[in-house]
Amino acid sequence: KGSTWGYGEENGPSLWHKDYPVAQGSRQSPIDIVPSEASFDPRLAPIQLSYDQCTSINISNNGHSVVVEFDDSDDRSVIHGGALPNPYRLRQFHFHWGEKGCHGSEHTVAGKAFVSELHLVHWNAEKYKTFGQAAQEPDGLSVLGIFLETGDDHRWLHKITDALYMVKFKGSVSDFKGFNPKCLLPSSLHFWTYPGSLTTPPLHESVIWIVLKEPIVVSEKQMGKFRMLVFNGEEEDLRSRMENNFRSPQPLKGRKVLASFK
Ligand SMILES: CCc1cc2c(cc1OS(N)(=O)=O)CC[C@@H]1[C@@H]2CC[C@]2(C)[C@@H](O)CC[C@@H]12
Ligand SMILES: [Zn+2]
Repeated sequence: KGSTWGYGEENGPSLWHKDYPVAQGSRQSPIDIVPSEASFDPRLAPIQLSYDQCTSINISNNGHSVVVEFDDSDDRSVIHGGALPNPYRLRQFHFHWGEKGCHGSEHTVAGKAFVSELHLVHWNAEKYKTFGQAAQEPDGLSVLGIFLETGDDHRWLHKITDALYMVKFKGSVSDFKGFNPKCLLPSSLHFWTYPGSLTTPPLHESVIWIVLKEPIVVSEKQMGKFRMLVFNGEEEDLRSRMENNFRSPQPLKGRKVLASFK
């Protein structure tokens, strides 16, 4: 049934515009980042992630991805720098990935896709009262995108992949305390930044995107654990493996991509 959006033939990204016309808007995400066309902006402040007191709460399967949520009742965990006007509060992170051996990132770099993409989601709590409200404002959200490529095991990712069996089905939630996503950062914080949108419905054009140039390395075995998740609820008889939960690059429509590095 087409009523709820998804990533399948009947309800996937090419059909989202029918229920969400902004899908064809002027600042949609993701995009293909072309490094040679990005302009170095020396005024961009370095990205700073103050996550030391961050408080993860739970891990859940929302039927589209696996999400780790944080206590965002104060300014303990914030991102600042880049083109952000003020610090933005960490709310959650989630992933997008493909099927075995294939690509699954949302952003691409000069046409190259990665196996997966991590999104660290932050909101402008200085200006807006709630996350839901911020998500509808042009400067409401900032998402830090980190590419994943395959190689050796990631030494900390197992903390997440070991918890995935507890959230196999849509609607499942499990405690997930004491996880600091700083352990998922690459060594360089060089980034590209541009104005964009949510990459899933309702596709609000409310995200200042910050995409790191350097990917982190995870093993194919670790990626395989994401693919044991399913899109469906436990009670549904149709089992569909959670994979290919990514939107493809959208038209730039005159937007400028800025680079923090030469
Ligand atoms: C930026 C991360 C994010 C936030 C949201 C979605 C999707 C998101 O992932 S993504 N890939 O970063 O764009 C889809 C559901 C959205 C939510 C933002 C807040 C809402 C718009 C709620 O108010 C109602 C539906 C929610
Ligand atoms: Zn995302």
